Amino acid sequence: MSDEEEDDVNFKAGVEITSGKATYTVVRLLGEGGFGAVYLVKDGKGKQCAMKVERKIEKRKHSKLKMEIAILKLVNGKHFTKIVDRGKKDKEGFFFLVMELVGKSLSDLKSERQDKVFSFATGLGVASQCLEAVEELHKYGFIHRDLKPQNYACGLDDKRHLIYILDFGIARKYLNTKNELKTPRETVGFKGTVRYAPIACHRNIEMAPKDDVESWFYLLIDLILVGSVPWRKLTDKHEVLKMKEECRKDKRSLLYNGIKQTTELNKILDYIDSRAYQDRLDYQFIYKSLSEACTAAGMDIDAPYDWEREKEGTSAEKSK
Ligand SMILES: Nc1ncnc2c1ncn2[C@@H]1O[C@H](COP(=O)(O)OP(=O)(O)OP(=O)(O)O)[C@@H](O)[C@H]1O
Repeated sequence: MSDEEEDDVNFKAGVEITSGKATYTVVRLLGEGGFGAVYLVKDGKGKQCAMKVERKIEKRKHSKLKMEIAILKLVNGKHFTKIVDRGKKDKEGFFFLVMELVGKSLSDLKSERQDKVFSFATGLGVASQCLEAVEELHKYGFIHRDLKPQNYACGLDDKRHLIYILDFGIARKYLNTKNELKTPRETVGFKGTVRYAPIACHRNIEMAPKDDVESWFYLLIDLILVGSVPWRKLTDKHEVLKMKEECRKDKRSLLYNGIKQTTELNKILDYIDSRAYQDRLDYQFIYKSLSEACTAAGMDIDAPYDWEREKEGTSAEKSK
């Protein structure tokens, strides 16, 4: 059994967790991560929320949940879930965070599509919101370091057009208390997910906002390219790095296989690659390029997303 498996917190439906504020009843498991699990819970009034639970382990240096709570307390933007409650259960040995419930992850929404990708306009519109969320995080002096479709979700009901950023477990402060850039460490261990990791992470170089934006670019490609990024089938970190580097040179076209409107995407990638650790980022340039790419393809970046249109289709069917 691995350490992670030993760390599991396993709640069955009906289990009650009481805080100073309320009692939450577990409805079902929503997802499991490396350090814990997320449950659908309801409070005494029947209001549904998400509860993230992390097993308390003395030997663990960094609690992912503590980082998550610190960030959600600090950042109040529309792309961030609101904290409902939080606490710890010393006797049972776990921490919990109760937060606003959101909908399916981008990864789940994508896998429900026939080609397993979003339409061009949805992909770019969603990616634009994903970047807004990261920009907000960067403003508060943090980098995320694990951007991927699993870590973004759409909202529920009237918030189905809104994208939320989730999971700040391996986020890191890149600004010091004087709001200056921290001095980069000489070497940094690999963190995050191989498919979306920026080149700096592969090379064990300290990451900065531009590296989140590089991961975001891979996420964008993953959202719109049938079959995902060209290194999707590689698992070896060195091979993935090599392919990411080659996609900057002679294999660049692999990044856009079948994508019609590539000029603006190319400009965005060139821009990201031109940024260094200490550089400020022009996010507006990226939003504008995404919008222009959609216009050039004869589409509207603000149009309802694929899953919103599907819902409209379903209700129209039902009303027939
Ligand atoms: N507020 C929420 N509302 C609904 N579902 C959520 C919420 N937060 C997380 N989830 C779901 O729970 C799953 C796990 O969430 P998350 O990635 O935050 O957990 P984690 O334990 O940190 O995962 P990992 O260790 O893999 O990064 C995700 O698939 C996500 O869709």
